[in-house]
Amino acid sequence: MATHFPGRAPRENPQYAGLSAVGKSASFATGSSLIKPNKKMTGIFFGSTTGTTESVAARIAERLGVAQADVHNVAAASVEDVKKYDLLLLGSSTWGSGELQDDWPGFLDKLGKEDLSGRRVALFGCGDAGIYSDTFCDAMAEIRDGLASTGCTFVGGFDAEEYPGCGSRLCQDGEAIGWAVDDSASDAENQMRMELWIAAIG
Ligand SMILES: Cc1cc2nc3c(=O)[nH]c(=O)nc-3n(C[C@H](O)[C@H](O)[C@H](O)COP(=O)(O)O)c2cc1C
Repeated sequence: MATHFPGRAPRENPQYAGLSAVGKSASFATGSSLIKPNKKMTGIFFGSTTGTTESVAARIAERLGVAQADVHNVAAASVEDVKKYDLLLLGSSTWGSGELQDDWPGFLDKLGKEDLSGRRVALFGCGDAGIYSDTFCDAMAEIRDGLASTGCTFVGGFDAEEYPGCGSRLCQDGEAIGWAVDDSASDAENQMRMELWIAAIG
């Protein structure tokens, strides 16, 4: 199984799929409704220690019209829960020095062994770029790397310039790999980045 990171259309970056990317998969060939989030098939999975990422997950659910029953704390979720969704929105805060939130490693170990072919994965996370600039939201990269063998397709990458001075694993090859909510940014800035992320998911 190969994990797909088709590129943003304008640059044809092989690592990330964008809204209108001309990918190798027929489902991504156009900007049709095929790639729009379907709330019936969208699952949100988060890990949160002090509640920030949990709040963000609820905010995403409200914005996208995802039912509460489809919002899962990985501390209590099983990989079986994942299988009913076509679009997975996976979120973790970053702790220690660039590490996954505590509830994620066990879940990710199991999820990383699953066949997620045909499923799209978009990443979000919480961190603090002001204090932890070198490891800002690195947990998102941990999740992405942990799913490298699952055959999933990552979506939701957008221009790293939206994160000025970004020097962590969040930003690679000019792309932010998902929506990183920054404790040190303004609400307006975080909100604007959320909209860019949602637009990139398609
Ligand atoms: C001890 C400690 C270590 C942290 N390490 C990082 C880090 O390496 N990178 C980062 O972006 N944020 C780091 N943070 C910030 C948290 O990720 C941030 O406060 C986040 O909003 C917590 O979300 P949660 O309540 O959902 O767990 C750290 C915070 C603390 C207290």
